[in-house]
Amino acid sequence: MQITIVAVGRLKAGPERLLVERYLERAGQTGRGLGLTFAVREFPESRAGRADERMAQEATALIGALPEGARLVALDERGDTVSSDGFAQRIGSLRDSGVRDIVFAIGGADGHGEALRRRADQRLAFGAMTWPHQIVRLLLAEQIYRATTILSGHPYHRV
Ligand SMILES: C[S@@+](CC[C@H](N)C(=O)[O-])C[C@H]1O[C@@H](n2cnc3c(N)ncnc32)[C@H](O)[C@@H]1O
Repeated sequence: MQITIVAVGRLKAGPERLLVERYLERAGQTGRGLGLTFAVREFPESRAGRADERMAQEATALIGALPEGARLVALDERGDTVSSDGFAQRIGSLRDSGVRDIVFAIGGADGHGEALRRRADQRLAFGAMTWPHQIVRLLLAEQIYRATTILSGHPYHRV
């Protein structure tokens, strides 16, 4: 099963990018035996004048790039919080039920458009506070790596 992070906005060269790459590389190594592969796709921020137009354009781009049948998880501060173990078990059960793609979507400065929120199968929050998209990508990459260690019984995750 392919796990893809799609994000509005670029992650410039720097410490966040290095850490995201490091966690996803590790996830790739641990995930190999689990049938999991990983990718990141960046989408440009809309230059439309109004926030609702920007969000709508960004949502259209993200939805248009979804593989057929993909499970879409929107990162959203108003979403549900889950434990790392619950997150890992969800990934494992989607893989076991034959889902081919999970896509995690990180919004731009304005957040996700209405169409994307409606298309999402789940809205996932890393707490109720607002984080910059760069930090959200980093947190997500770490939790994805952590999920692979939980699913494979690797000692990285300790309760
Ligand atoms: C700077 S935030 C945008 C905040 C925007 N005002 C909103 O209402 O969503 C950029 C993106 O980071 C992600 N994000 C920020 N805080 C988050 C949180 N606590 N949990 C999950 N995702 C978050 C969301 O995907 C959001 O679209």
